[in-house]
Amino acid sequence: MFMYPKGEIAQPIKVAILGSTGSIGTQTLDVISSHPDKFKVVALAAGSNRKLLEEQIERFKPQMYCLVSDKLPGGLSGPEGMLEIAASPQVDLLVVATTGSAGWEPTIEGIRNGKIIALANKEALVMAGRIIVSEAHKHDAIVRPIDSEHSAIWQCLQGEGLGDSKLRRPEGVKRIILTASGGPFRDTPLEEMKQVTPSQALAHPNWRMGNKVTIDSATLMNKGLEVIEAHWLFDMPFEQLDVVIHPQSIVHSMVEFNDGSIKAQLGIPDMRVPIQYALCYPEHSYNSKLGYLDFTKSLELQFYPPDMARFPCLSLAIEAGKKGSTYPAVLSAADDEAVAAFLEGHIGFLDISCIVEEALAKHEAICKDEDIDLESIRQADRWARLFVKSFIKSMKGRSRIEV
Ligand SMILES: NC(=O)C1=CN([C@@H]2O[C@H](COP(=O)(O)OP(=O)(O)OC[C@H]3O[C@@H](n4cnc5c(N)ncnc54)[C@H](OP(=O)(O)O)[C@@H]3O)[C@@H](O)[C@H]2O)C=CC1
Ligand SMILES: CC(=O)[C@@H](O)[C@H](O)COP(=O)(O)O
Ligand SMILES: [Mn+2]
Repeated sequence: MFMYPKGEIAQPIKVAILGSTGSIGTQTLDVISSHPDKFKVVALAAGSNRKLLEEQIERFKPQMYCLVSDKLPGGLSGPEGMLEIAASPQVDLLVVATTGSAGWEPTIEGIRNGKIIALANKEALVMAGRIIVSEAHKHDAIVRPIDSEHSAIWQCLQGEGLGDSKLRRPEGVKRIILTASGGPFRDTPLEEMKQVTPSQALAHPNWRMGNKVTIDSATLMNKGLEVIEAHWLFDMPFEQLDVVIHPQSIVHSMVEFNDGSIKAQLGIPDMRVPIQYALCYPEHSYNSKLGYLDFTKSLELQFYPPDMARFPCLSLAIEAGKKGSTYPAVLSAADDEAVAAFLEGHIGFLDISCIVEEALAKHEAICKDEDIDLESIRQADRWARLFVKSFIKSMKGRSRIEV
C-alpha cells in the first residue's frame, strides 16, 4: 500500500503516461519495468510515433492508448484522447511527459479528476501555473515534480515539514538556487554563437533529452522556464529564486534556509532517478539499473553566475514570469516555434532570443493576471505561434543578428 492523503492506494498503482514515446516517457517505462509489482501501465499516449507506440502497447498491454496525430485500432486519438485518459477512473497516477503546449490541459484534467500528477512537462506550469495551482488547491491534489532541479528542491524540503507536493510556500526558506549546466555554449564567445549549427546545439554536455528541451538548455531558456516552474511548484517569489551555473550537473539544485544552512541534492545525471522518486515517493527504492557517484576519483564541482548578456532568454523568461497574465504562455509558444525554425535551418541560434523578445514586446495581455482562464491561454498560444511564423517570413532568410 502507498500512503495518499485521501487514503491508501493498492499496489500495483495504475499509471498513465502521456508522451510515452519520448525521452521521459521511455525512461518512465524503463523505471516501471524495474518495479513490476509496484506499478501497472494502464494507459499510454504519443504524438505521432506509431511504430514505437505499437511496440509499447504490445509489451505493456495498457487498457487505453492514444495516438494524437492518427488513430490505432481500438485506440483514442487527438488531444481529446489524452484528456479522456487524464480523466479515466482506471488511472491512479498520471505522468505528463509530452513536450511543449500539449501538456497543460491534460494536467488540469488530471488534477480535477483526483489523479496524482507526476509532472515532467515544465511548459504546463509556465503557461498555466496560476490555474494549475488554484485547481490543485481546490481538489487537494498532489503534483510531484519530475524535472531534475525541482525534484532536487522537493527532496531538500523533505523532513522540513514542507515537502508534501501541495504547491504551498515552505516556511523558513530564504532562497531556492537552481543549477544550470550552461549547455554546450557555456564558454563560447558571442561572435561564435552567431554561427552555431543545430547539431552543435543538440550536443548537451551532460544529458540526453528530447530536441526541444536540449535547445532550450543551450539558450538557457530552459532555466528561465524552470524558474517559473519553481515559482508555481513551491509558491516562491521570483526574488527568492536564483540560478547558478554548475557545469558538472551533479548538484541538481539547492535550498537555502533562513539560518544560512543550504541543503543540496546530488547524484549522477540520470533522469530515471527523479522519475522513480516521483513514482515511488516517499521511498528511495533500489533499482539495479541506477549508478552511484564515484568519490574514489577526484570530483570537481564549480559554481558561478550566468552571463545574462550572452543568454538573454534567461532574463526574458523571468520578466515574462513576473508580468504574468498571458506573457508566459506567449514566451513558451514563441520559443517553441523559434526552436522548431532553428532546427529546420530557417533562422540562426541567436535569432531564437530576438524572436521571443519581439513576440513579448508586441503582445498585449489578453486579460488581467488574476482573471486568467483556459481560453485566454489558448488564445495567447495561437497568437504567439502566428506572430512568430509571420515574423520569420518577414526576415526572408536574413538573420536578425549582424554577422
Ligand atoms: N528529457 C529530459 O531529460 C527532460 C525533459 N523534461 C521535460 O519533459 C517534457 C518531455 O521532454 P522529452 O521527453 O525530452 O521530449 P521528447 O521530444 O523526447 O518526447 C515528447 C513526447 O511528447 C509527445 N508529443 C509531442 N507532441 C505532442 C502532441 N502535440 N500531443 C501529444 N503528444 C505529443 C511525443 O510523441 P511522438 O514522439 O510520438 O510524436 C513524445 O512522446 C518536456 O516538457 C521537457 O521540457 C524535463 C526534464 C528533463
Ligand atoms: C535533466 C533536466 O532536468 C533538464 O531540464 C536539465 O535541466 C537540462 O540541463 P541544463 O538546462 O541545466 O543545461
Ligand atoms: Mn531540468
